[in-house]
Amino acid sequence: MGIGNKLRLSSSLSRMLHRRILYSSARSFTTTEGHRPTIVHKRSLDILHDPWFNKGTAFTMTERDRLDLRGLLPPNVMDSDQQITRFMTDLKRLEEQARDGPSDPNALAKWRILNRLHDRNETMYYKVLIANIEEYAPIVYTPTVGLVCQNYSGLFRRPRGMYFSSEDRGEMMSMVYNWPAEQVDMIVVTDGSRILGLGDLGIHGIGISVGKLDLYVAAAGINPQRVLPVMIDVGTNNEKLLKNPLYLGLQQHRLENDEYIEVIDEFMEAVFTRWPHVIVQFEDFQSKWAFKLLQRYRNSYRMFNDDVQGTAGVAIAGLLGAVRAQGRPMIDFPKMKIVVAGAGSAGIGVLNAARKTMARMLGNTETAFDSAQSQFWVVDAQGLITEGREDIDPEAKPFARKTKEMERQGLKEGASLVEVVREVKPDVLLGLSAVGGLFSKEVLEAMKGSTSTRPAIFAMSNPTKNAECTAQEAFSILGDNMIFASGSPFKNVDLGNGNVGHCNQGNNMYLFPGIGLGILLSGTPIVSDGMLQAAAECLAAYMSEEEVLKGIIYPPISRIRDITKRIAAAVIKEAIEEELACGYREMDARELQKLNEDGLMQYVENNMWSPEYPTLVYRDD
Ligand SMILES: NC(=O)C1=CN([C@@H]2O[C@H](COP(=O)(O)OP(=O)(O)OC[C@H]3O[C@@H](n4cnc5c(N)ncnc54)[C@H](O)[C@@H]3O)[C@@H](O)[C@H]2O)C=CC1
Ligand SMILES: CC(=O)C(=O)O
Ligand SMILES: [Mg+2]
Repeated sequence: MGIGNKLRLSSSLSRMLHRRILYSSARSFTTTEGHRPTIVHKRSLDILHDPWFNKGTAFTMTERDRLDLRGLLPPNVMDSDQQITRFMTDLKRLEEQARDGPSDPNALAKWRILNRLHDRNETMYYKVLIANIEEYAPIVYTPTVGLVCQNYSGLFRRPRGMYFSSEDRGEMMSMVYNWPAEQVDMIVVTDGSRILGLGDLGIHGIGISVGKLDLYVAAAGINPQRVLPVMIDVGTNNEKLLKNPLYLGLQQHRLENDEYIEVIDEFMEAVFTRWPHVIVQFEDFQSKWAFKLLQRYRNSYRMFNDDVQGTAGVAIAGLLGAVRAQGRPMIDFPKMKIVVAGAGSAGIGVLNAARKTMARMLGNTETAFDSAQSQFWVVDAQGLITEGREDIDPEAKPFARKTKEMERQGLKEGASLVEVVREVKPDVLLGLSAVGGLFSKEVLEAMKGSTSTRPAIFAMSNPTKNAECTAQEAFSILGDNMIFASGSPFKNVDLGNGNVGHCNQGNNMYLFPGIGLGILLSGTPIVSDGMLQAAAECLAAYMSEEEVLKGIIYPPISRIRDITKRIAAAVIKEAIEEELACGYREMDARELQKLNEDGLMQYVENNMWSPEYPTLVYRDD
């Protein structure tokens, strides 16, 4: 049978043969005819996913433009020798122990296996993830995702998501069309400047966008075909990366000031032009930009900052849980004395939200606001923040303690954390400092002086090695009459007296999927404080009296899909009350308003994607 007959027999076989002919002839051309090009009938992701034609990071810029690849690869073009060095470095690394990483020595190997499944079969990947979320959230998310980002130049195989770099200025509006999906619901974007507590990881920070979106799919049922991880590469100030010839990103220092803002503005305009209903979650931007960008965009785009706003809600829910765990009503929250270590995007986000919550409970007057303010003592890298501090960060200024008042308390500007804990005797010690071990033995001993009947330790920094203390350290010093929460998971602690110290995971993963889903399904054009508050209250109310009295202030991760559904419903309800709900698809604003609580829950559930194989039919149009 001739080739012609075969082509008529099967079109897919025909394409395969055609490709094989091109491939083999391309091989002989390179040996006999120098640089004659290979003709390909593919573009964009199709070419990157084709092992015969894919060159990965070796596609030149002109090829990237010709083949609609711009934005689908990290910006640093590499030659094949560099690619092989990168590959071999990674291969050799397998022989090393993952020091300082997650407690599971096989975590990175598990991540690779899951990642390969993700590349091969998304439905199966999410089925595995959802069914085993407790076991694999620590692999696709914190703590392992931190290790993944740190090792990304070796782990990078098939690109996932989009890369916009400062070299793409003026091009982004057209580049967004290189992404194959007609509809995108959720973007998680980072500039890599503060990845978890690991600092500036440059372009390798894309791992965090991928990990957060995995949770959007697994927890919130966002369709995986409609999520888009994004990395905005404006350079890096990480000297190691700047010197590393295998680094995948732009090897230049970070853009600053207007130049930086222009890049982010252009990105926002581009994605909202192509996908006007998309939601953009800002993730792991260094504080100085986190706040500025939030203020810049929050009233004109559907966006929120997870580290500032998501973390705040999770902390509030946990703090209210800590009040209830003392057998007190939530309304006693404004009496809590709280020491916060860390005044960055996360710490300040929590402080603002906690102050607002207290003020509301006290009647929402100006006096209530002032009185709420005096419940916090904030310690950063320079110690206790007081009004005596020179060059005080404007975000931290409202929480600076009055010098005279502090003198009366035996404290002064810059006092150490242990001094503050000793003098204040707080109910809660909350860490968002990114400093592993900051809650030293001395600090935890000082917490023994807490005037609370049940003190609480929130060691919220990520990943595990950056936690302010371990669960074991906290329980061994403070005993079992204590509430413990951490950003990355710890195992419950056997206290040796028949009791178990319960470890809660205080992580914004409990909130952002529900916030995103609620925004999507309500159709609100902006994300209001009221919606975030509703999400936090919903999480706080999720725990039963019996659970909180046992010290369980956050639900197990295995219930995350159920929690997320409720949070989404709470967000939609608030959007309706604020007259911001515009509806989603066939559910218009008026129909939404008719739904009661059960109807809302049903609506949310009906719109959550589940990993089931659809029946596929081929059409050539
Ligand atoms: N559990 C969760 O859901 C979340 C946890 N985080 C974690 O919070 C940490 C901080 O994040 P950002 O606020 O964005 O970082 P950031 O870098 O903006 O802020 C860190 C803050 O800690 C302070 N600090 C540094 N050394 C200190 C010391 N020795 N004592 C007291 N304070 C000290 C710094 O002065 C700064 O105010 C990271 O580890 C991150 O992973 C962030 C968001 C959510
Ligand atoms: C959990 C998270 O968003 C962070 O550590 O930055
Ligand atoms: Mg974050």
